[in-house]
Amino acid sequence: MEQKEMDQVMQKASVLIEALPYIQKFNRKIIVVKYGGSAMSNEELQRNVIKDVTLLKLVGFKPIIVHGGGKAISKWVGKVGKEARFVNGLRVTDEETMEIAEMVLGRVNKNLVTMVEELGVKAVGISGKDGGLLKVDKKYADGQDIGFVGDIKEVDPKVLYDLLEKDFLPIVAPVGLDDDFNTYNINADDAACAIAKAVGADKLVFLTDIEGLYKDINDKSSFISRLTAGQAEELINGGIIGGGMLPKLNNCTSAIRNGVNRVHILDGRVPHCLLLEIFTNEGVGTAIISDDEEV
Ligand SMILES: Nc1ncnc2c1ncn2[C@@H]1O[C@H](COP(=O)(O)OP(=O)(O)O)[C@@H](O)[C@H]1O
Ligand SMILES: CC(=O)N[C@@H](CCC(=O)OP(=O)(O)O)C(=O)O
Repeated sequence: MEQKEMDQVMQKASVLIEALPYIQKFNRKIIVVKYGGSAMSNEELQRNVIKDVTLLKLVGFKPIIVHGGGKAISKWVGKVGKEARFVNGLRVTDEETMEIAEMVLGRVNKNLVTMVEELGVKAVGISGKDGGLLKVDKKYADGQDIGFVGDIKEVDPKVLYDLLEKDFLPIVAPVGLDDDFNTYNINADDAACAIAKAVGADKLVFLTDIEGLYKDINDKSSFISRLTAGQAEELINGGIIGGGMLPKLNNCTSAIRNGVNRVHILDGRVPHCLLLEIFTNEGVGTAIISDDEEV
């Protein structure tokens, strides 16, 4: 074998060896992956993400995917001549919008299931309605009525435990029911966080369309690779964080305060960012850690 080929083989072997302690550490551990609509822009991107999650499953982790689809919902809302409206990052959801959102999320869900199945792993796509997974109350945004938007009040994780026990990969769409069995639209970050807390996930990973958290989004040098839940709260209270990052960061701190060991915000557009974060020493993106850990 030539030296160049030998080096390549050694490089491949060292990647696998570096992964070994992480494979051991997370064996049988639950990892909730929130896959945001912003990082679903094309099929190749989706296939890469699905490959990573499937690999996690095959090496012994227990991943659960909670997906969004905000961009696709807005596209279809536009097609019926409506304008998509948001208050504090939450979609104003009238009856017709709810109908569209449930249909679109159902399609996104089954597309992801198909991609996992194509890789030879058994996936089951559900929404928060199935098995009573997500029970909601109506949510208001700053006192405003925003329609059928759900505030998760209860999670019954039994259906997820049953699926994991039978070795299925659960894929969850963010739709739930209230006490009167009305259908509600749930922000997918909220759904992922509530599920991660309820199943005692070891990790919660948000795959989005930005490298991670910036102190100042207009200043690339202000990237934050690691911060405690307390520091995240300071940033939130300081009014620096905007857009869809606000509910995400609120959910990150809530997850850490409620028993999830690590929360990561990663750029889902970067191929295999999930594997890099979990299996390499460097890590990528932003990690939110508990207050008693060192930054
Ligand atoms: N301080 C910040 N750091 C990083 N992103 C931010 C910040 N403030 C606002 N954002 C915005 O948050 C967006 C991610 O949230 P969102 O669009 O809801 O993604 P997803 O669909 O993945 O949930 C980023 O694209 C970015 O424009
Ligand atoms: C209430 C609310 O805002 N629901 C979201 C649900 C989908 C979602 O959260 O998708 P992303 O993760 O891609 O943003 C919506 O209708 O857009």
